[in-house]
Amino acid sequence: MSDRNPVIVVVGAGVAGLAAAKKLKEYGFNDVTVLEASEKVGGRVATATLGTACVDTGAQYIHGTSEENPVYCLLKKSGLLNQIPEMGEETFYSNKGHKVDVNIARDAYGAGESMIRYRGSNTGKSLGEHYAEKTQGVIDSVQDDDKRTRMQSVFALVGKDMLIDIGASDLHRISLDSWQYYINMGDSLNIPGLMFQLVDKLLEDFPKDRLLLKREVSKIKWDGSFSVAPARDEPLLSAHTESASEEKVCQYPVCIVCENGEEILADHVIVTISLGCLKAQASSLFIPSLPTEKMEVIEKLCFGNIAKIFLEYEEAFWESDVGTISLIYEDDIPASVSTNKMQWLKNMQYFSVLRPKERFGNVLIGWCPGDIADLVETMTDDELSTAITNHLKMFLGHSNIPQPKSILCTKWRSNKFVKGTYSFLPVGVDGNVMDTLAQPLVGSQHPNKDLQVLFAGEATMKTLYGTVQGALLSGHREADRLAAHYKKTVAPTSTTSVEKQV
Ligand SMILES: Cc1cc2nc3c(=O)[nH]c(=O)nc-3n(C[C@H](O)[C@H](O)[C@H](O)COP(=O)(O)OP(=O)(O)OC[C@H]3O[C@@H](n4cnc5c(N)ncnc54)[C@H](O)[C@@H]3O)c2cc1C
Repeated sequence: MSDRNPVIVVVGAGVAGLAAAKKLKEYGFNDVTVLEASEKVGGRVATATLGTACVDTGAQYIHGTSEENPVYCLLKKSGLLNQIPEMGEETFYSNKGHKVDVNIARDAYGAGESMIRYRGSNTGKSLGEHYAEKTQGVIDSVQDDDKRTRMQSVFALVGKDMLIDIGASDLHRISLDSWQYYINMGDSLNIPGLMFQLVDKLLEDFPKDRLLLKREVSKIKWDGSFSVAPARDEPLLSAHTESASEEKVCQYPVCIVCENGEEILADHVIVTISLGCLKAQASSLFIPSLPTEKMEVIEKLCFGNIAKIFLEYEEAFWESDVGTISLIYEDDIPASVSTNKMQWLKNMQYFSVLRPKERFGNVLIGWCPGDIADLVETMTDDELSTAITNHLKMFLGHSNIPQPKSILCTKWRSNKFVKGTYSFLPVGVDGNVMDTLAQPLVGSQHPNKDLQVLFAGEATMKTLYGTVQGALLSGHREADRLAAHYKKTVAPTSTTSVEKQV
């Protein structure tokens, strides 16, 4: 270990990258630079303007309203959660064009949820297989034909909603083991329009000149010996200075090359790019290549997609107390919950109302999972608008539902710097592989061998993948790892009890 200040570069200014950078500063590391490919910070915590409102195109639920959840704590502490609007009432409609009794639907929905939210371990089995068996047991015990049909169709709806939670296209492709290591941090809280405040909080006190936007990293050369003149106040360094005198030359084991040609030398780089980007780029991004076992994990893990389609109306056609509109197909069965691109609208079964109206206007969000999300990303606003309007007319049973005045469909799969929404475990893959993804790389050449390349991001957290808090805690984990390496003893302010477990 050299005695100069370590130079640390963080790749990606999503929640993981910003949390790592903030915590490194708290530990007293003063040479930390964040490189972000896009022109905005936040990554998958993102907003867009719809009408006069600012809506969340990425995360909008806090998954866990307990003190264990650092995202909840941070937002609560800053007073942002004091005025969360009521969720509103659930409503259910059938494809026969009538409203379904909410108590009956809710009871069946609750029963379905308790069967699908399995938290044991069984790597060989799929969630679909498990859910089909469990629901069949319940359905078989029901004598009344109508009741049986109703239960089946609601159980199928639960399965489809689960596909949105996971971002997948087929329950039979998802590992039943998915939540074996998961930390349950409590109920979810919908915080429309507020999640981006987390990004602002993470950026507080971080020097603006150390956050470089539009810096797409194209190569990470590690296990090398790259040199540059040491005296500098500038955040970033340029290329090699072979002519510099011997005693002034510092050697760095890592060289990060940006698409614009800039080269940045570092002792450590924390890579936080999404699993989707790793899948597309890992084989060319790292020189030397990543170890085979890490490449295998990147290949094995799945990176799903969801689409959020924001529909803004002149007037609401739903009652003012409505929070969600769920659409039930009476012929649906839970045994084969999967999507079918040819019938993509069949997977537009869940709409939520953006509340409160005073803040967002009359806006519905239509949600769809997996390959249907991939498909709708390619459709025009007019195509979506017409198809969804006809769909809603059929279920709600009234022909005067208007076309939305504006529409906004998220495009996470086509986003070059994300390539999907979140990770999930396919059948046969154990969550422990995420630990392999999180393993730092150790070099062999340079005296600073250890921790040359570190990895953070939601996909590296078997206990919380797919969540904002997972991303945040993965960033903290890597900052802690470097702090331990340099024997930094100052206790950071942001440690929570869960961090000690991850
Ligand atoms: C539609 C949607 C809804 C979601 N809903 C929820 C929710 O309600 N609750 C919840 O807890 N979680 C939710 N999530 C998941 C949550 O948003 C993510 O788990 C989390 O934000 C991931 O953060 P990250 O830092 O790991 O990755 P990212 O946010 O992907 O950050 C990685 C950053 O790296 C940058 N980057 C990529 N390539 C390069 C490169 N070559 N060079 C430099 N920079 C690069 C990217 O631009 C990005 O800013 C949702 C996600 C999506 C997309």
